[in-house]
Amino acid sequence: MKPPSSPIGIGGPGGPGGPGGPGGPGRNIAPKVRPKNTYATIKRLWSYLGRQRTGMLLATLLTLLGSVVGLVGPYLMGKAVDDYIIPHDYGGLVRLCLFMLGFYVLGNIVSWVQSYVMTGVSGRTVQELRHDVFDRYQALPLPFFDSRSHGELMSRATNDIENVSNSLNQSVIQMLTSIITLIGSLIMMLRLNLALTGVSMVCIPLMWIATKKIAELSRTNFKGQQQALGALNGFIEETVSGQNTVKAFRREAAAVRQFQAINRNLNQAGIKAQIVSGMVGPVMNVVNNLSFALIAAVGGWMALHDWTTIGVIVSLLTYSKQFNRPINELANQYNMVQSAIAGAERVFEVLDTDTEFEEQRDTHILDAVKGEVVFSEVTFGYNRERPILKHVSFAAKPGDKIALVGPTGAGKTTIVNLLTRFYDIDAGSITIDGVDIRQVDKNHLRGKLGMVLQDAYVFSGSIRENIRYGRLQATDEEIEAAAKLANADSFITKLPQGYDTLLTSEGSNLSHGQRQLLTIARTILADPAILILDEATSSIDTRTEMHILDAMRTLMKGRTSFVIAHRLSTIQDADRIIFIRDGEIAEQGTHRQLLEAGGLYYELFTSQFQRVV
Ligand SMILES: Nc1ncnc2c1ncn2[C@@H]1O[C@H](COP(=O)(O)OP(=O)(O)OP(=O)(O)O)[C@@H](O)[C@H]1O
Repeated sequence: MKPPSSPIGIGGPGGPGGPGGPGGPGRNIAPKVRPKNTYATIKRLWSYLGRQRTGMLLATLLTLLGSVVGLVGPYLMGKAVDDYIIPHDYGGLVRLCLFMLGFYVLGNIVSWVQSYVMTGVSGRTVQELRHDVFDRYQALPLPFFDSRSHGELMSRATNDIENVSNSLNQSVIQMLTSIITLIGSLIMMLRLNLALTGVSMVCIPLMWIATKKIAELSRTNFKGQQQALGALNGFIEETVSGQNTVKAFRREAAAVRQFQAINRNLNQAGIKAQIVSGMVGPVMNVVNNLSFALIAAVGGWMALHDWTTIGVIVSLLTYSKQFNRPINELANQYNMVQSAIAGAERVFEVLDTDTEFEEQRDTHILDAVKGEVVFSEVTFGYNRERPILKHVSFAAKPGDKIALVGPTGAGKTTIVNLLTRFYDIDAGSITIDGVDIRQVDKNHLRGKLGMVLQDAYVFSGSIRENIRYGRLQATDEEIEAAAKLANADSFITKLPQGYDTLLTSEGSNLSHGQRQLLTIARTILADPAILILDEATSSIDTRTEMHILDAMRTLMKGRTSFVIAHRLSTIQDADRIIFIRDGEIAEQGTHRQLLEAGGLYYELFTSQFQRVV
């Protein structure tokens, strides 16, 4: 059986995953990707921001105030020239300067408060977004995880959201400020001098075209950068979790080489994105200076003809800078927003994928489960074109022990994957107590099933918490009773902190056998009606193995059990042994019947028996 791809709340620790890897078939759940639509993405992001109405309103008001303060400055400057400098009124000039100073201080205080408010708004927004993504990860079916690297999924929940956060934090208010300043400056300029305002507008089409072109290019590059980052995270995650294998096969150097290539890729993608987005500033500067020079030249010529005053030119030059700066900033912000949109698109892609629990038809609830399980004519393939199970039929009476045997890759794990509805069948039916499981709510169904997997998964937390995972309401006494039944109590009580011993998520401070005993205790606590057991094949010492087998026997008492058996010595008492080969039932019967038949089971049994002898 394969290790679980991700923990899913069933009696046992998680569900069996399987191979797949990037580009895997991901059959039932091709992510429903909406067509890329920037407007729709912004609207959706905006709807998240909209949940923080009070904060947004306050930030907007403060922005308005800050921008107005900024707009008055240049007007006062022109006044200083015309009313005080040219007429040599130094007393008036000092008073005006002090007034201007107060005004600028006020402006800065307002902008500080505004950024404080906005940080809170964007922080809470991103927190909600992160929550939604994690929530969705819990609800997505296994095929979704089959086709993506875990690092890449982590990247979406962290880096991409971080990107959105940064942009929200800086861009939203900045853009608002820019728009207000833009409109305000234009009004002030028009009031001061119509002709000179016209001159300052000459360069705007140039700015518009340059901004648009650069933004388009940088958006593609930002997306490339985020994809490269996802790939890098995926590789790190894989290499760190597979360190044993990397070391055992002395692949450290190869891993480093491969990492270098991915790292280089990310670096190049990052440089490309930065170079393109960095072009905005210099291009805008050139255009800005051009417009500045034009106003100075035309304004100077007009002043010589007494058509305007020096003060008006000073004000207009400052306003034109103020007018161009927001255009410039809007261009920069637009770039940032592109990066946020690229991140948001990747996040929304996850949020738009159908979960396991969206279908309305599977609402049936199983009452007290007796445990009659019937597979009839079940056909299934992870990829529809390549069926793995073909017309599989068998029945288990309540309390039966069913052993699934057969060569590796035959489809044993797939059978239990279908029973748990990690995947849904293509044809035929599976019933529990006569009810088709496709009509049963998945969560409810999994609550009736318990799994003990070969790859016993433990979470970071205490031993007690790990056992309680089987039933969250269980008392400490119930936990200890379950541990006793699972033969785990004796090793737990020998640990210095006993049940409070902290485990790491990989459970590396426990032996494999001990971890397995813990998961058995967890499943005993969950008290499922139907059991799925994957027998350990790894070399657990004989004493621990005896403990495990004994605990499993306790667990199976009175429950319908499916045992994926690797060593035939442990399943001779099974009510039925099903031999799977190439996704079909090759033989089924009791141990005695199959030995008498002298077929595949007989061959496998004698070969194992001879090896033992
Ligand atoms: N998630 C998956 N996506 C695509 N193919 C898969 C997936 N899981 C299993 N398979 C394929 O399905 C086939 C049956 O696999 P399965 O895990 O059921 O075999 P098994 O009998 O349990 O083998 P083993 O004894 O080695 O655990 C194999 O060919 C395998 O490659």
